[in-house]
Amino acid sequence: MRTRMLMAVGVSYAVDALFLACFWWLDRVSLGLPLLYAAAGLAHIAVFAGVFRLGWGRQGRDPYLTEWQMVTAIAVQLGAVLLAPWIKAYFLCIIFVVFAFGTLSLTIRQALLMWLSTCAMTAITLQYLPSQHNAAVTIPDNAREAVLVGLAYASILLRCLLLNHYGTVLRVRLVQRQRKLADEVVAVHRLATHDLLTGALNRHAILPMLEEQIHLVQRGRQACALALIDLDHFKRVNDGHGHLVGDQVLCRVVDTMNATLRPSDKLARYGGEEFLLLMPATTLEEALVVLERVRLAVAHQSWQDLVTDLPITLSAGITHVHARDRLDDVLARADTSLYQAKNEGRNRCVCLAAN
Ligand SMILES: Nc1nc2c(ncn2[C@@H]2O[C@H](COP(=O)(O)OP(=O)(O)OP(=O)(O)O)[C@@H](O)[C@H]2O)c(=O)[nH]1
Repeated sequence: MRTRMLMAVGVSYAVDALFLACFWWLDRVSLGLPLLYAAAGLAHIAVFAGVFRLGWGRQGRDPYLTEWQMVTAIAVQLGAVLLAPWIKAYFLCIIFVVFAFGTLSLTIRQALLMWLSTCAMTAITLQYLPSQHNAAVTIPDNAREAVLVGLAYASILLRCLLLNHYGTVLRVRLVQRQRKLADEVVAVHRLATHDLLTGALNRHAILPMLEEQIHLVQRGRQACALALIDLDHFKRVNDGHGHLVGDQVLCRVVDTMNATLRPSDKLARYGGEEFLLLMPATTLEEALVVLERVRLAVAHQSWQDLVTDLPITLSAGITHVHARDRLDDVLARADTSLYQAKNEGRNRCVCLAAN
């Protein structure tokens, strides 16, 4: 960003040097002026490139001129006014360009300070000109007109500054709105894909993931296993301790399961107290090991602060994705094995391979 800004400054100096060269061609200025102007431009770029490289100044922030760059550029223009007062309007106009570019990143206080100092520097510079050149824009007939022209110049500069400041305020507001919007998009996306109570993924989020895994298995890329997990006799928790405790149990179950899973495993709340665990790159045998670990972690979790009289356990039906499977086939198989786990006495994992 800074490099591009310095290049823009360089181009601006080059354009002005070219115009001055035309003035030289018309015999209005000596050859020294365009050369000196170009040298000033080169020095500006070299010095500020060095300053930014050393990490001084507002590096990494907006790509606008820094205060010191503005002061330097304005000083160069006022120097040129002194050297070629008969075309001073040209250099004074360039100050507007410097303002337009520089004040975008200044606070209103800094900008007003810059305006005041520029007006003062301009007034002082004009004082040093031969009398027929010492007005800002036109040759005045008398001192009152000189003051009037000076004030007019200052007011144009001020309006330019305020306009820029307004642009800056709008830009900052726009950036803030964009950030807020981006945060809201993230929040809405989370709401759409996660279960509000437990923070696990929801059914709408997990099913497309499962579809994707089925495609990968069909292309022979990797294995994939999944499990339907259901809390045992959860109704008793609700009936005995109320829904609030039931909710807390659900949250802790999810935290406990997540703590034992790999980041690549995806856990979703599939229904009330039913969860779907997707395990990419996992075979049926490996999935059984994972689910046993999950089951034991939940069973051995400390529940004393929530439920003292009931064990909190889970049953899991595990299966793997087969190349011939459609979504419903895998889910039906996981459901069948979960049903079997429940029938065999709960607090267990049952595997069911595809035929
Ligand atoms: N606290 C709470 N309970 C829920 C939530 N969603 C579902 N439930 C309860 O989960 C219980 C599920 O009961 P059942 O389907 O009979 O199953 P179960 O009691 O776990 O028995 P098995 O699954 O056969 O072991 C019901 O009491 C539901 O009200 C929830 O978000 N919060």
